Amino acid sequence: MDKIAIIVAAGAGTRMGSDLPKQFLLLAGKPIILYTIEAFIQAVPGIKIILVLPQNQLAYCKTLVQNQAYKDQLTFTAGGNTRFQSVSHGLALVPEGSLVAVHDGVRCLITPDLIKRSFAGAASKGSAIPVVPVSDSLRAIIPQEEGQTSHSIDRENIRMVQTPQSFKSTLLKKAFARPYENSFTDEASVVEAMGQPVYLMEGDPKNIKITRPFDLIVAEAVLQQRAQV
Ligand SMILES: Nc1ccn([C@@H]2O[C@H](COP(=O)(O)OP(=O)(O)OP(=O)(O)O)[C@@H](O)[C@H]2O)c(=O)n1
Ligand SMILES: C[C@](O)(CO)[C@H](O)COP(=O)(O)O
Repeated sequence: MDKIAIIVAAGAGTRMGSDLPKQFLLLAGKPIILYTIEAFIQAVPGIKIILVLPQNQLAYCKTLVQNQAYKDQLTFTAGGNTRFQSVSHGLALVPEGSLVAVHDGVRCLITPDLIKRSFAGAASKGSAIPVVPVSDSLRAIIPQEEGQTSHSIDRENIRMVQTPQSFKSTLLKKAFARPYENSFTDEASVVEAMGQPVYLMEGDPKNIKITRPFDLIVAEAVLQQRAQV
């Protein structure tokens, strides 16, 4: 089965608060989105990548990759107002009968190893969703008429969900034919909404999503550590 990646990078980056969308900010001198693209290029020789970008950044992103040897492996399309819409736009370009990995453009510390395991999981199980355990204690908040109460939650059975989330394309296309619901935070939630269970696999604690300025500091430190190995 052909392997295709949809890298969604059409968000506004509100929580980062930078003028330039966070997917284009520099990490150790290189735009975040290039780290993400290059991990997929390294993981799967010849992979086709669909890059979903803000309409007004398409031209800029093309200039970032114009001198890269892999530029012909990239297809560009504009995103939508929600992550669900952005994935839908990418999925429209995915051929039937392929394996598709959907990845956040801002999870730039993704490793080729995780990408390969993700495609392998989807090939054998139909889906592969990387998860990691929770380190902190957890509490559920119960709103009251006045104020709130809370109670602790057993973290043993809780996992944090990452990307890439990989699927057989027939399954993911069928799931994304559904109308949008607010509970759709990722591909797994969309697939589950049509009654199809998803297969979990081990993620990578370093595969963080660059969301706020602090995450840039962490990512720089991880890159420095990798450069020393
Ligand atoms: N309409 C959207 C929203 C998000 N994304 C992408 O989905 C990934 C995860 O989203 P998030 O980190 O929340 O990015 P933003 O939506 O950009 O951030 P914020 O919520 O702070 O505005 C990012 O790579 C982002 O670019 C997208 O392609 N299209
Ligand atoms: C897809 C995701 O990265 C999985 O953890 C996450 O749900 C994206 O959430 P966001 O609110 O769009 O950042």
